Amino acid sequence: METSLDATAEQPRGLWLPLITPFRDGELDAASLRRLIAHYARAPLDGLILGATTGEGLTLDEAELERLVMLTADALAASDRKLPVYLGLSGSDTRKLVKTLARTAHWPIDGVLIACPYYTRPSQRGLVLHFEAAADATARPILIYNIPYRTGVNLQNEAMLRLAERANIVGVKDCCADPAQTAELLRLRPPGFAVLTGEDALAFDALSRGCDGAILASAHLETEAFAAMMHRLQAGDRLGGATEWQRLADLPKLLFAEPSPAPVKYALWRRGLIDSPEVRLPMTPVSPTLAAAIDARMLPGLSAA
Ligand SMILES: O=C(O)C1=N[C@H](C(=O)O)C[C@H](O)C1
Repeated sequence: METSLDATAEQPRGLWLPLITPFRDGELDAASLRRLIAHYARAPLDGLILGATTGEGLTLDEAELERLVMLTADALAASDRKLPVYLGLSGSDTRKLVKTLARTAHWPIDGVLIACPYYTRPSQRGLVLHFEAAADATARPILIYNIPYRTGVNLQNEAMLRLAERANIVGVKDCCADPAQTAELLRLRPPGFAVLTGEDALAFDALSRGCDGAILASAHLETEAFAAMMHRLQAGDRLGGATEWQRLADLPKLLFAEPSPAPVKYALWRRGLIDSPEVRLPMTPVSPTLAAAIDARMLPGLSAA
């Protein structure tokens, strides 16, 4: 088992971007990916996640995932920005996940984001054994992704805290949708176990309550403002954070009005950052109504013309 090539990301914190995967005519679009990386390498981000929900990871085969990782590593090297990169590697078959972790051990990534196994609704014990098997199969940092409304199962705090004892399980992307569960986890977690919110619409509340950071598809747009909001809250300036949030709060509503990442991709395409808003089935492009609403939010002059 190989260790990470750049171990700067032991405990992920701050604002992380779950990068979209650009497609053109059904293929991974390398030119758009390079443009995106060059753009976000200049942004106030603390890390990138490839192939997560927003990155349509479930639609990428292993060759595409590898190409995505390699192109990103090259583009980051060209930009001279050291930004930790995690890769979404989820699945509902523990054995397959373990094999994938072994096969990808030499890829230039700093950690992996692993969602709870979906659809099969295992017990808490099954979930613990699944993540323990993953932790045994890699030396890389693992960020657990707890999102019951997508996977059908909630990793409860008792199980989470047990997993937090493992040296390379470094935190959770928390989308449990239960403020009491998150508050209890923040209170009971061991030092060094990071809690990052992945709920765009609730980012202000989660960061106000003490989350260590956020992983937000919405931060593809207005990245500076999302970072400013987080930095103000982390500095104890709640009013300043609230002022930033007031300018941002409508964005997650717009970008999640239809299944993500079609709205984000549409917005990035309109901004000229990617060459096509293409998504892969079963995702579908945004409706004309939502497209017009996004234009009105992003390009007010243009849409009024
Ligand atoms: O890409 C992700 O992973 C994200 N997941 C959340 C989701 O699944 O809805 C939202 C977050 O903005 C990014």
